[in-house]
Amino acid sequence: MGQFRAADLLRRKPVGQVVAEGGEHLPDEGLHRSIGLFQLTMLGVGATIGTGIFVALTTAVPAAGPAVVVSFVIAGITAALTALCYAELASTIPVSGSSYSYAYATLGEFVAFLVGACLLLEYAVSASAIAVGWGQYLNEMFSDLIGWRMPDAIAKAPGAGGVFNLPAVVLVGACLILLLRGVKESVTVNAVLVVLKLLVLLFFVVIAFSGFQAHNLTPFAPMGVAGIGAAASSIFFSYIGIDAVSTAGDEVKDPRRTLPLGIILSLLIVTGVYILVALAAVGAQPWTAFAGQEAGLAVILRNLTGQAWTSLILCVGAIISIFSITLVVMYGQTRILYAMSRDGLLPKVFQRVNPKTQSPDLNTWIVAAFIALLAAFVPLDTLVNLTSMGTLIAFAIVSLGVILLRRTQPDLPRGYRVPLYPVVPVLSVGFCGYLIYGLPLDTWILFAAWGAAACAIYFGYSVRKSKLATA
Ligand SMILES: NC(=[NH2+])NCCC[C@H](N)C(=O)O
Repeated sequence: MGQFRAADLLRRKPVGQVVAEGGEHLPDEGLHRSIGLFQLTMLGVGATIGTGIFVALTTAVPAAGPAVVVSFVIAGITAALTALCYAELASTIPVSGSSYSYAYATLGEFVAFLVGACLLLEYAVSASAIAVGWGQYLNEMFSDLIGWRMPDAIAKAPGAGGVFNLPAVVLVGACLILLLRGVKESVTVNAVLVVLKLLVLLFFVVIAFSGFQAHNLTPFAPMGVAGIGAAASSIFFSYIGIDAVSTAGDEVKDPRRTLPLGIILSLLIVTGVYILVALAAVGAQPWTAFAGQEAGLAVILRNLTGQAWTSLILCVGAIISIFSITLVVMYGQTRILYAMSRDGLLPKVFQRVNPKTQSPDLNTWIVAAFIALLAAFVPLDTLVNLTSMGTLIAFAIVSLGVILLRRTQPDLPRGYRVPLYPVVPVLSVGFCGYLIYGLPLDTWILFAAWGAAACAIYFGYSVRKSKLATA
């Protein structure tokens, strides 16, 4: 243990040790390298397309107008740049644990801990946001099926005109039960769901394009460049998840080649689909019609066709596929906390595993309770923006990590190197900064409070209990 020294903040975990520990995060994970490029791409697309594209237009189009299509391109470029940086680190340090492990190996323990705190936004808080979006489509489905919808009081958070968001909590509870039973989404189930998601979005694109009216695209950018930037910041949420590809490091065949390819392929598919959806949507109704539209894509279809079944198909597809992403993201969160606890930075409760189901029970309960509380009482926009904030900071740190590792350990074998070094990591940091700048003030304030709480835990607990301190 010993005394606290400032140098402790910079202590790094040797890359070799990080890699060697890979695969022992949870007892049920072996080192079976069985995932190939196709499955990996499915994993990336599956972890990325969630609530985002189904709800983002409601706030993004009023901010940017039809130029929201440009915002999607900007957010997509940011995701691509950061994903390339991720790919280099993933191919150098091919382990689970994601940016937390990378930061531990490159920027030292303190930054790694802060990245862990950002990941809590990227996973837990995003799971809350996803659950809230799910509830919107559930309610829309009720409306299509039986002409009834839940009253706002039990379907919305206080800041959004309700009291308590029941559907979101029900979803989190269902995922909790599955996770406690040790259910993990299988690779096959994921692949089926990805196809379902893509089909549903394609269905939207085809019908919405049939009602395309060119005059809806004018004025193209009524809110100017600032509006396009602000919309890009809030849209970024929908691109989060591609880094999930790099968290599968342990189980991928030929990871140094497959990881970067999987990231890039997933991104191309996701960006293409998003831009098509956005273009079809802004062509189908005037940009002023988007504000406040809940379960927006379903409503657009019903308004356009006058047929409830079109909306119903979209709702059912969204409900099934968003259910699964909640499970995946909650699972990811428990695994990150597990890794931080194993390193001694968080209390041991996070690694206690139920011998029967092999799942970290208490960890899962804590995660689910946290996610359910946020989902019940915090409005969707706040959750979405806070998620983007945390993720963008973590991504910027990963990009810096690429530069740092090239300098400190130039000879480490790298299966993949970002092209045009150092342009790509520098641009990546720049784009992240631009999107962070576009987030609203209240998000900044919440994030500052979050950071302060993380520092309190680090200095009050982790700095003394760290494995690197006690080793
Ligand atoms: N860590 C994650 N994979 N979070 C999920 C992010 C949300 C996802 N991009 C969506 O549109 O709903």
